[in-house]
Amino acid sequence: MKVVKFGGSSLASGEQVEKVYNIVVSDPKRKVVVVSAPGKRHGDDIKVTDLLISCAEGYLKNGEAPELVATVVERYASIARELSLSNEIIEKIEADLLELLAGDKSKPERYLDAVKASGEDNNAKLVAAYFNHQGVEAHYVNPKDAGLLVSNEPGNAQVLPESYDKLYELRNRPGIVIFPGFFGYTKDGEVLTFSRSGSDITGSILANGIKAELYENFTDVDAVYSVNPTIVEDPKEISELTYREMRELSYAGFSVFHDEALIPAFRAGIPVNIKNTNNPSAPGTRIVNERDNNNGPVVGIASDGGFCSIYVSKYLMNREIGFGRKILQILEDDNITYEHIPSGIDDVTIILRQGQMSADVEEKIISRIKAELNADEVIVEHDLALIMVVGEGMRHNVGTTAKAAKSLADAGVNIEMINQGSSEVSMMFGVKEVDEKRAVKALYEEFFARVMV
Ligand SMILES: Nc1ncnc2c1ncn2[C@@H]1O[C@H](COP(=O)(O)OP(=O)(O)O)[C@@H](O)[C@H]1O
Ligand SMILES: N[C@@H](CC(=O)OP(=O)(O)O)C(=O)O
Repeated sequence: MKVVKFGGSSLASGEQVEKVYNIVVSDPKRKVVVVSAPGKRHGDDIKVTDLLISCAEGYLKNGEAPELVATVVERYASIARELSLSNEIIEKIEADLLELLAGDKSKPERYLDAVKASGEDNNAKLVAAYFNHQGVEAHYVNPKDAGLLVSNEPGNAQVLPESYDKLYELRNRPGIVIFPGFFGYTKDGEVLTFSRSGSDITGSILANGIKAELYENFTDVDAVYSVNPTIVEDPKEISELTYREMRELSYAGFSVFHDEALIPAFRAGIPVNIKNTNNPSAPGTRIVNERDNNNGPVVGIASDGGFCSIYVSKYLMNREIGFGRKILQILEDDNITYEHIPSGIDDVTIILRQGQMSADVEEKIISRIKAELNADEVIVEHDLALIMVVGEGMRHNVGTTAKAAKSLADAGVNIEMINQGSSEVSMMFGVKEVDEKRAVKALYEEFFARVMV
């Protein structure tokens, strides 16, 4: 049995839903189909999830958002028209959405999650209706009914391990299971979503739950490329990646697959195949436990902006017991997570996502580090980008760091910091955000373009 997930771009229009149908029925092993909400039909379109967020915000602020509601309903209606489905299902979607929007707003974060989740929920109902219309037995299955339980973290929920045994029973459902991605239910029965792009996570959870032989993730590109295709034109496709490589790359900016989506599949040893809905015969990228390391040390280069660093120096820091713990406690007190901590004898740098720290919080943290740790110097640097060079082969190759550093120097990019992951599968370079694209292009040129000629 296989679990197949289709992203928002694969379900953005009636034409796309038809492709999804053809892909699913072409392989009888495709038992569980996870769907996202309708995504972008073209570059400047708006995803249904984003429209729903605006709807919820409108209701929270003004008690209504009639134009936005109409736009959401029209997205489903246009798909239904293209597929010659009756208007009954659209009337039901509209009535349910209006009821949801009029619901309890006393906990805005939870209200927002319930509204966001309706994007996938209604799309799963619509897709199931189309399969039935085509004469194929398919059933919409609600995550509560299937036993998909999540932690109590609005907008950032995680699956509860006890879900898996119950999810196994999905194997015995009749026909094809059409399952909405992106959300689950708390033990109290509330709808909460995963983080954005979280339908990938649902697919992986279900693959683990039903012990699928394969988790196919259909999107709008032929493969995972060795670098973001919006930065480098026509980059090299990756045919095979390890779970670890993909997780590092996803977390560092390869938005094609959610970084948290690898864990459930990895734990059950289920391979993941990323494929293109618009070109399903292309082999795509396989994510597996082990691969042959015969393609050079580096498999991919990812990047992401929006980071800052807190540099702390203090003479004889190395002798002070508990220094690191105390700094991290100060961050923890403000609920701040960090990404990396490169350190030296007398100094340490903490790299974090700058969006988590308002100007007030930043000021408070700096003065606490100065006062409570008696630091000689505390400097915060903003607008950094992190570039992650990833490859299992780096462990066995000498000189990869030197090559990377030289290519950045040749491109005139100043390296703010370097951190080699302790797993030796990744190497991180911190650069100024303005240099991000130039740096990625230089590294791509060094590790891919040159070896290909
Ligand atoms: N390294 C990469 N390889 C492939 N696609 C990438 C990469 N980095 C970023 N992307 C982007 O990810 C997009 C697919 O992800 P997403 O928009 O979330 O799709 P979906 O709608 O299927 O969930 C691609 O269109 C591409 O622009
Ligand atoms: N629709 C949700 C969840 C999701 O996974 O979407 P997509 O498959 O289009 O990335 C979002 O936009 O976050």
